[in-house]
Formats: sequence, C-alpha cells, structure tokens
Amino acid sequence: MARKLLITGAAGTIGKVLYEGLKAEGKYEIIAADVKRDEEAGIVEMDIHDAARLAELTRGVDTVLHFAWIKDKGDFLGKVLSGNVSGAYKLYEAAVKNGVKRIVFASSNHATGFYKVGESIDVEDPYRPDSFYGLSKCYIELLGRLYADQGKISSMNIRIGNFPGDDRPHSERAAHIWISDRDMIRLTVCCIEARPEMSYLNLYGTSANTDNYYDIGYLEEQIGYKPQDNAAELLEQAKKIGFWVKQDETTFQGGQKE
Ligand SMILES: NC(=O)C1=CN([C@@H]2O[C@H](COP(=O)(O)OP(=O)(O)OC[C@H]3O[C@@H](n4cnc5c(N)ncnc54)[C@H](O)[C@@H]3O)[C@@H](O)[C@H]2O)C=CC1
Ligand SMILES: O=C(O)[C@H]1OC(=O)[C@H](O)[C@@H](O)[C@@H]1O
Repeated sequence: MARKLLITGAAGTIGKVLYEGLKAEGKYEIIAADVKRDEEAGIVEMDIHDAARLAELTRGVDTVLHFAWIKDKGDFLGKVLSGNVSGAYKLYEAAVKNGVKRIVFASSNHATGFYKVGESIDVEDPYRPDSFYGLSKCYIELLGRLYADQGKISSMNIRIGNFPGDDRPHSERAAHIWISDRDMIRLTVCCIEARPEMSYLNLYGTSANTDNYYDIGYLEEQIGYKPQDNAAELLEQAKKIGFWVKQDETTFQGGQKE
C-alpha cells in the first residue's frame, strides 16, 4: 500500500517543489494542504490554527511534512507563539491521536544562527537562535523531541539552509547553506524512508556545498542522503556570466553582522 503523506504549506516556496517532486516519485499518496487553497494544483484548504481540520487531514496518514509557516516578523506573542508554535502543537497532537508514524519538520539554520562564521558546528551543539524566528524553530524541534521520547511519534527536524525558490544560490552566504530543489526533494524522501526505529533526528539540510558550515557527510550512512549540487560551482558560473551575486560578509552564520 502506498505510504500516505500530508504536506502542510504545500503552496509555499518549498512546499510546491516538494509536492511536485514527491508526486514524481510515483510511490506516495499525497494530501497537499495550505491556508491558500488551489484547486487546480490539487491543494486543499487547511489553517494550522484549526484543530478539527488537522484531525481530519491526518487520518490514515503515515508521515506529515510540516512546511506551513506564518511569516512572523518578530511578532513573538502573536505569530510566533500563538501562530507557529501553537499551530505545530495542534498538528502534532492530531498526528499522534491518528497514529501518524513520523513528522518531518522544516526547521531552520536560524536555530543555531548565532554561531560565528568560521566556527565549525555539529548538529548536537547547543541551540543559539538568532531571532524569535530561530527560537520558535528550537521550540518546535523540542516539541518533536518530547513526543519522540514519549514514544508517540518519530520526529525529524531538517534545519534547512537557504532555499530561494529559483534553484540557484544568490549570495556569498548561500555558498555555506544553500540547498537545491532536487537535493531538498531527495533529503525529504530520505527522511520519509528512514528506518522506523529512528525516533528522533535533527539534521542540517544543505546541498554538497564545498564551503558548508556543517559537515553533513555522515547523513549518507545514517539516512542515505547523498546531495548532488554544489553552490560554489554555481556561484562561479554565475559570476562568469555576470549574474548578480550578493557580497554579504556576515559575522554570524544566520546572516547578522556584529
Ligand atoms: N525557504 C528557505 O530558505 C527556508 C525555509 N525554512 C522553513 O521552511 C518552511 C517553508 O518555507 P517557505 O516555503 O520558504 O515559506 P513560504 O512562506 O513560501 O511557505 C509557507 C506556506 O505556509 C502557508 N501558511 C501560512 N499561514 C498558514 C496557516 N495559518 N495555515 C496553513 N498554512 C499556512 C503559506 O500560505 C505558504 O504557502 C518554513 O517553515 C520556513 O521557516 C527554513 C529554512 C530556510
Ligand atoms: O537563512 C536563510 O537564508 C533562510 O532561512 C530561513 O529560515 C528563512 O525561512 C528563509 O526565508 C531565509 O532566506
């Protein structure tokens, strides 16, 4: 029987690419949902605040891919806590009640964005959020950890680097964190297919960039992720043809300056 997936945020920059890529895999039954319904694209309506709708949509689902996000702009009490954190809680509760096996969450490099450029960091290093946005990602990663430790669901948090939506790196900073469309799809498939006993995993989601901030080589053995693209090569080509590349020297990995 085909594995049933629910993608939240399916109309978004990453969601759209994932939905198409996972359809093309040809082996999944997919519910694509977003607050923006798009009948033509097969995207049904779902508001992350609506617990009843979440209960309905998670029924019979094997894996939830949680990519919906209310743009927060630092509104801590409102969009961060009452929107994204409480929305994730409602989604995870619904998933657990319906026996969903795994949640793959779109976390972010900003969960550790206050490490300095030049520092080599490991995924087990302490959180260093660089914003309320990054902080909310830490909270939701830990929500997943709680449910996983309680034996209720398997939880994987992909700390995505930079996915601009047009499949090319645009800045010097992107050379350290970029992920291409096909690597994003590949990585998500690896998370979906990872062995069921894997109850919790945090990982950085980037392509095989020469200058990656994070060593992700071990992911091949752990979950079979073998990225194919490299921002350094594409930035080199872009510069040769005079394509705009932002020179952005930053102090911190999340992009902020001292
Ligand atoms: N694009 C990137 O470079 C990175 C993205 N991420 C994370 O990946 C996820 C997806 O990012 P993008 O696709 O770039 O964002 P996006 O803003 O393009 O997509 C988010 C989607 O969520 C939907 N949404 C908003 N409010 C909603 C609600 N109340 N209920 C249901 N859906 C709602 C939006 O309509 C939108 O389609 C986010 O969690 C983001 O923080 C993390 C790191 C990097
Ligand atoms: O750090 C980055 O480049 C990206 O990180 C994120 O978490 C954001 O969702 C995305 O809009 C940024 O562009």
